[in-house]
Amino acid sequence: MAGFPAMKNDLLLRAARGEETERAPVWVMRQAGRYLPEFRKVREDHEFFEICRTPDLATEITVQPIRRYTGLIDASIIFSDILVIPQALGMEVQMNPGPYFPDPLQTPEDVSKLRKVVDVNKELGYVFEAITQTRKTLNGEVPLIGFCGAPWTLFSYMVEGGGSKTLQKAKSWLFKYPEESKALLNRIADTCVDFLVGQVKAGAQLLQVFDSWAGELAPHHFEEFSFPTLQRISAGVHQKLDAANIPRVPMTIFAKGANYAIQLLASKGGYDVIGIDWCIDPTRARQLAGDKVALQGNMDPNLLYGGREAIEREVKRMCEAFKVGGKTKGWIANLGHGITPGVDPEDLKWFFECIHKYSAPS
Ligand SMILES: Cc1c2[nH]c(c1CCC(=O)O)Cc1[nH]c(c(CCC(=O)O)c1C)Cc1[nH]c(c(CCC(=O)O)c1C)Cc1[nH]c(c(C)c1CCC(=O)O)C2
Repeated sequence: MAGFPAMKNDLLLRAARGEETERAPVWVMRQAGRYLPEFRKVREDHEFFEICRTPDLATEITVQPIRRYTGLIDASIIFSDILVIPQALGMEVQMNPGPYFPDPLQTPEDVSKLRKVVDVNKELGYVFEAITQTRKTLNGEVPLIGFCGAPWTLFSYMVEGGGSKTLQKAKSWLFKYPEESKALLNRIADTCVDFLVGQVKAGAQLLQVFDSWAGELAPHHFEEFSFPTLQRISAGVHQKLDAANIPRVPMTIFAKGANYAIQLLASKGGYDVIGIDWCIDPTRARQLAGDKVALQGNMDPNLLYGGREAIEREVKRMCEAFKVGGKTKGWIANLGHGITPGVDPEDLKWFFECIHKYSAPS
């Protein structure tokens, strides 16, 4: 988009379009987070959502890993949270230390407490400001990723009132009130569309949708309740960008645990990149996904606790497994889920170095 510094590194965008690259671009989910001492320092003085809502702080935290790993990391992701959408819908969300909703949705009648129409510029304009400011601060070093939570995952938090091991309440809704559940899922999806389009207008260069709880659903329930909303999001974003004459950006779907749905997502989801977790072999994921989409992933995040030797060995293996005919093509290297707070930042550096080494043509 006009007005931003020229890109010096577009590996991520080329890989997302399925192209062959000189090596795999690499970034990690939750890369701006508690494993970094510079992040913990900022957190000492500021609440989590305060950081999200303050463009200066969100920008600072977003660029921390880019500064620390200059030349090794190929993408930034805006510092925010998937739970800003429930907030925009009118729900209170606290982080203490995990997500907590003091007043969750207990029955379909409670849906009437939510905002009917969400003006994303009014409710989430702070994210757009943070994106524009970050894009300028990055100065073209790496592309900036925007994101949102998927409707099923957000619905789960809104009904459960926080994290849950069983998702008993959220699933009770699906089975007891299927029509009301679908109506709410669609409402969330419509807000996701406006939110993602706003992020592109603000400067986001790739969009990722996180369906972190997809793996909790039986495949046919994913097809019934989650998948249609994921299609609604990709189609809605494309349609609105086209209508506004704004170039499309690549879109990634990360449906954690839903490796059963790779074929469906690749053939009918409307996304350019499928994120996969570590519970599927990359070769198998390629077979299922075909050659129309790129893949992102998929190292077990706990590998980063395994020491240098294990990291090198496993990265080498992963790089080989993702190659297509001996070439690195249509692959964005990443973990299979977010990095965790206890990782030594130097071990993550080694992970990046190994990706550089082993994903280059041999
Ligand atoms: C499910 C989910 C959430 N948030 C998110 C997801 C989807 C990805 C996933 O499955 O992990 C997405 C998310 N959350 C955060 C980002 C920032 C960008 C990035 O660096 O990836 C992103 C992309 C920051 C965050 N979001 C949160 C933190 C830690 C909070 C802190 O600083 O105290 C960060 C850095 C808090 C958060 N936010 C959420 C939970 C469950 C928690 C608590 C658990 C935890 O602490 O890891 C909801």
